[in-house]
Amino acid sequence: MQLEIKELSKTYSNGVRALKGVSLTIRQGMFGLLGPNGAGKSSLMRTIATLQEADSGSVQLTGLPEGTSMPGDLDILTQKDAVRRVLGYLPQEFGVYPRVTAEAMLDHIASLKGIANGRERKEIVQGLLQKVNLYDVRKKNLGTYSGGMKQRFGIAQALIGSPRLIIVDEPTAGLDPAERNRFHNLLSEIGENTIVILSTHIVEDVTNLCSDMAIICLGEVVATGNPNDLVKDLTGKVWQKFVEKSEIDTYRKTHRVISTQLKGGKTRIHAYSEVPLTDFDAVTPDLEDLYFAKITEKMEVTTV
Ligand SMILES: Nc1ncnc2c1ncn2[C@@H]1O[C@H](COP(=O)(O)OP(=O)(O)OP(=O)(O)O)[C@@H](O)[C@H]1O
Repeated sequence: MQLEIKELSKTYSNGVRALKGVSLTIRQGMFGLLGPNGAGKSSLMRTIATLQEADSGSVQLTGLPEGTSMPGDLDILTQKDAVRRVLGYLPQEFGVYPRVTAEAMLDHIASLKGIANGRERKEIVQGLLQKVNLYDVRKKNLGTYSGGMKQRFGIAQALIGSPRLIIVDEPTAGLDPAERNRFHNLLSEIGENTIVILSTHIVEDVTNLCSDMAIICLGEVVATGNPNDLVKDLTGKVWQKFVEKSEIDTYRKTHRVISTQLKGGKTRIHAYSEVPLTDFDAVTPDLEDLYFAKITEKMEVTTV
């Protein structure tokens, strides 16, 4: 089973070109979609989730196994109802009805998803509440839940009906480290035979969870592949130096500075160069370096 996105484009009515010919192949497992604010992540996620139209391009979900509601291949852009039967979606803005309990809400969503048998529904709902660790608070109104609890509830509703394609859009923004950890563990427990797309601007989420990834910027794919392989390609090309804050602008003029970070009162800069840089130390690159190298490259090309 895989998701094949080809040359997907979208321009909003205000003229913003949110997606410019995006092509990606997404296999089973956890796929990280990284990009800065406004990159086009949500536009892509909403299109795959059948919630908005693209102007051109195609999205196919191929190789759905026997036993699913529609075995074979699905055209996401035209077979919306069939796609919704195999889809679980946790949107970026996940509103909850504040005066409804988690248990009642999940039961309601399960019946909307077509699980008509009351006993079966109860079993599914109880199982999901246990899975996301909300069983003890299942009778509390959703309005009393913390941000992390709401996100775990969001995952529970996305998992109803054993979806084959799960989309989670920036799920950990605003969560404290403990809740983020809990959320990561939950995502990593989702079955191997599912495609999970995790859209985020938090590099660490992808480092911790994803076997495949893409970086998008200004509506275009600027890198895609296995995170370790992509980072390996940067070896020997990232250089570090500690400088005074006042010197940063000067370095930006003479070097391709990809990131700056305050460390113990000094500013650490990382610069990209294919040859060693005088007075800089070599560093072992990580995913954050890759992310910033790709984003800054794209921005420079666009603004020149
Ligand atoms: N409904 C809309 N109408 C007009 N422009 C839109 C609409 N939705 C998004 N945009 C614009 O399209 C571009 C891509 O937005 P999108 O929300 O897809 O990016 P994103 O990567 O999800 O960003 P963020 O991380 O900030 O959510 C942005 O410039 C945004 O302002």
